Amino acid sequence: MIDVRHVRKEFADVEAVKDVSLHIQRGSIYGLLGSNGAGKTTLLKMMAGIYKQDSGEIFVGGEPIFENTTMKQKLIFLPDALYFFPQTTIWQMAQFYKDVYPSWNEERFWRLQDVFPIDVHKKIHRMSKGMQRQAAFWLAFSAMPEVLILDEPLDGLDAVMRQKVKNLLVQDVAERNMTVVISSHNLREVEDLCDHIGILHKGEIIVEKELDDLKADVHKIQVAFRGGVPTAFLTGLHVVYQEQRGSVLLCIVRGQKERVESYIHQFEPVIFDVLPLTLEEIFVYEMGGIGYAIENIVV
Ligand SMILES: Nc1ncnc2c1ncn2[C@@H]1O[C@H](COP(=O)(O)OP(=O)(O)OP(=O)(O)O)[C@@H](O)[C@H]1O
Repeated sequence: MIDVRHVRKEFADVEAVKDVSLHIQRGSIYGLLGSNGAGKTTLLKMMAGIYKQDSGEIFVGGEPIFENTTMKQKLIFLPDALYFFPQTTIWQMAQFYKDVYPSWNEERFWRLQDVFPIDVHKKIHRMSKGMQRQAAFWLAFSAMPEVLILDEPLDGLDAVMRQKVKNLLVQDVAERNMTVVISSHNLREVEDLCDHIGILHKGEIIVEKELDDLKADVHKIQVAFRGGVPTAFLTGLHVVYQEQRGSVLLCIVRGQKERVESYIHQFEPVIFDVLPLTLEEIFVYEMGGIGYAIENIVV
């Protein structure tokens, strides 16, 4: 759905995005992670057709996005600093959205009143930061976009509202194959939502992974043997981290789960458990060499 090919963007004194390429499939939720100043907002604004790249190409739905009015009617970008017309209410903004987005769904707009408990006739600029963000989501979900690009979308929302918004996102992806791109500093915040993760560091994508592949391939194991760890034990495993805790050996290993398990059983351990890994652990252990970048997004 979104194809970014060798894209660069430079501002006066900084190369914000350097030769970035990525592909985001229709119906997926893509998490764009990175520390402050990594280039996330710049990249998202190019994907949304707001900034023009200096070089490279960006296609959304197979078409170049910049100045493409037809495609932009199917795409919504929610920036980190929200903008509404001065003095407007949610209802007035809804009239504007209705004109701009052909897929606007009036019935859904009124139904979503149950999710967002805000008076539609209240002036948006008088609302709290979190309520303004709710208003932005309310309008975006009612416009039924094919592509939703979100820059730090959950900032300012309370825990209950975060969950409601996440549920609506997942529902739209499942039911109408909406494509979502979410930028965040925080891996934990988006780990239950995204199916793909890209990590941007100093303008470059340093890691891009499908989460199911990642989770299927890394395991945390706990083993103990009568008489200590056999000498040959570790040689047949791809160990990325190990720690001895008394008589128990804790290891993070890579490889197919069944193969790892059958290998370990040969050594007849007295204790053997495969423990769940958080996404944070997977990134930190898997990407050891680039840990400096990962640390900032798993805080
Ligand atoms: N309009 C602009 N003019 C000049 N420099 C800019 C502009 N926008 C971004 N930059 C610079 O480009 C780099 C990337 O900024 P960007 O806002 O894309 O990062 P980010 O990953 O979104 O950061 P954050 O997480 O802090 O929001 C930074 O060095 C920033 O100072």
